[in-house]
Amino acid sequence: MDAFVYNAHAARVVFGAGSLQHLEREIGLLGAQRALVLSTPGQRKLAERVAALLGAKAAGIFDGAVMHVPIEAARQARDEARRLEADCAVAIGGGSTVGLGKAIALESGLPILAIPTTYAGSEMTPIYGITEGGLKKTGKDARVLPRTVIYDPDLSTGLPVGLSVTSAMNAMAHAAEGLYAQDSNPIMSLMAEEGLTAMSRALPGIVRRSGDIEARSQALYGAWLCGTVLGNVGMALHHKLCHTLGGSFNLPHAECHTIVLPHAMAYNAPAAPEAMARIARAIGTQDAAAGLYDLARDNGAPVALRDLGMPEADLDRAADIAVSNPYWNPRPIERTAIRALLQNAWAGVRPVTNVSRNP
Ligand SMILES: NC(=O)C1=CN([C@@H]2O[C@H](COP(=O)(O)OP(=O)(O)OC[C@H]3O[C@@H](n4cnc5c(N)ncnc54)[C@H](OP(=O)(O)O)[C@@H]3O)[C@@H](O)[C@H]2O)C=CC1
Ligand SMILES: O=C(O)/C=C\C(=O)CC(=O)O
Repeated sequence: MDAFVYNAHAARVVFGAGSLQHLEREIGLLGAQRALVLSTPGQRKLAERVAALLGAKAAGIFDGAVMHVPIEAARQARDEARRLEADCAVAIGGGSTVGLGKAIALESGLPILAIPTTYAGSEMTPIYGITEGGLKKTGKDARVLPRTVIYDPDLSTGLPVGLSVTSAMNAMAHAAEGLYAQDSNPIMSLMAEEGLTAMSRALPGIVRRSGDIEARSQALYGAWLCGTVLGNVGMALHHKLCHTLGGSFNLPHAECHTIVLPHAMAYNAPAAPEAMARIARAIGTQDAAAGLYDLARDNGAPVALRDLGMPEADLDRAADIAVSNPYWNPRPIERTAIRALLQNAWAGVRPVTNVSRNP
């Protein structure tokens, strides 16, 4: 076994259908008296439900969370937290809302209690992202890691099926890249495999019936594991490509992850055969790249960047950006091969590698 460093991030997890009922207890355990509840405008009703559960411990609601945390939204939320003398932020929603909580915590150190309703996994990471002047900057800071996470599958039954599938693929991307991370360790690899399995099993159930609580529970469990992997080990080419497509071409986050993941795996397969075998085993397929593509397609997700409205003419510029300041990657980053990868992802070609055969 190779030597490794394992650095556990402490977060309290309360998991299970109906676990939102424990919110008041959990706020009490954080020692908070005045919680600012955060949401997007679309999830305002959920935020009101949370505030009602908190009663006198709800200082107010800020429903201005926006994808990729624009600095203006972060400033407004920070001002509101100060004005209301909040001593805690409760973020209910997806990665955008948790990200807003992180922007507050980064400045003030306020503890975050996160109640995720998508599978993006931000609640399990010390990673923050803030967008200013059209550029998204990310960083790591222990202050932004939520102290408590309530995973209540009842709250994700309203997540539209299409978004559920792409959000799950976003989570699976964290686990897949975690399996070949430079700083991987056996514990994170176990979590990654288990997260991939949970997600691949959950998706058909959610697609069959959005309100299937067992499938929703499996998916949230998968999101927890995959998010933990993201928070603990480094990401590589796939995340760089998605940050390029989202940041510079304004393509939607989870859909980008869904479309690019099989192609990034095909690119890295020759350099990371063991990781590919583990991915293939976890999702019950013979070939990691093709299996991830099939999982997305068979559950109704988009598989071509052109279907997101990306012009083919932008592929050259995307390749240029993706190869500049690359993240560490198991296979060297070659511009010609990255351009070909993007072409395949744009057209929606099904990748087959034949190097990740599941033994
Ligand atoms: N820092 C980190 O570690 C990570 C950060 N991220 C960041 O998080 C963002 C992506 O997260 P993601 O969760 O995909 O995006 P959002 O939080 O924007 O949510 C995606 C979509 O899901 C909808 N939604 C969320 N909850 C519900 C619900 N209960 N019922 C119905 N619809 C719901 C939202 O609708 P509505 O808009 O109406 O709320 C929105 O349309 C990106 O900015 C990404 O960079 C992602 C992963 C990790
Ligand atoms: O961009 C961020 O906010 C930080 C990380 C991620 O978004 C991870 C991802 O690409 O899903």
